[in-house]
Amino acid sequence: MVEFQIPQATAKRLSIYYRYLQLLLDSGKDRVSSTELSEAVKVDSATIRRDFSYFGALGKRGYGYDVRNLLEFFSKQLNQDRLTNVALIGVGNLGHALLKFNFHQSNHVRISAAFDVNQDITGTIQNGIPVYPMEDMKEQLKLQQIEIVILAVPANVAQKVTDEIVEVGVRGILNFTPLRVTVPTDVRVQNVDLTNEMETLIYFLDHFGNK
Ligand SMILES: NC(=O)c1ccc[n+]([C@@H]2O[C@H](COP(=O)([O-])OP(=O)(O)OC[C@H]3O[C@@H](n4cnc5c(N)ncnc54)[C@H](O)[C@@H]3O)[C@@H](O)[C@H]2O)c1
Repeated sequence: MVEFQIPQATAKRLSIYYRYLQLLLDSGKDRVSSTELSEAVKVDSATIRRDFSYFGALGKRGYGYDVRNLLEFFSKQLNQDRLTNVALIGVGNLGHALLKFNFHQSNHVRISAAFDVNQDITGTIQNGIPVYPMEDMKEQLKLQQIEIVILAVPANVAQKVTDEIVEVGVRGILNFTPLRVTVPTDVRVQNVDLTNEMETLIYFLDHFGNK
């Protein structure tokens, strides 16, 4: 495993590379050039080469990259050799969509428990996933050894819920709420903000056409 820290943008691209390489392997291809990879994943080849260089020289000039080797390597980087159970907190509009989605493109991540305060939904099973009341949250997270939580609660309770999950040892939060939650330094928060993404898209279209 690589012990140094790679840039966040590179880390984000790893799973894009991984998914495409998996497709190549499934279709029987055993080698790929950075140009081919670049066209398929829409990342320029210089960036791909730079990304790969963080992990040492993985390709050979004139040969390209060995798909199986790359996959094996990225699989380790992405911890694809084990299943990561995550929990969802907040089973409202967004939460339901996330339960339905449940990372179906990945065999290595799945939502195994969901939590809510709404008694209409607690005690039910949604898309195969049990929805527990918040009173059971700490016990279930510990029992299921869940270290990653998806936060889809209203913004006004996001910090309170965050404090509670951090207390039971959650180390990663995928935060869909608009609140930038405060966490201890050893907890990582990844914010997902569709409004921001859309505004960025509009900004680029307005200012640069499409470039
Ligand atoms: N990041 C994005 O792109 C994006 C997109 C849509 C919504 N959101 C945000 O996601 C969050 C959820 O949105 P929604 O439309 O699903 O809202 P919603 O009101 O439909 O769902 C919220 C759910 O959280 C539950 N809840 C309330 N207080 C709770 C608590 N203390 N503990 C546990 N559960 C609790 C509610 O019972 C409800 O089921 C909001 O913060 C919203 O702003 C983000």
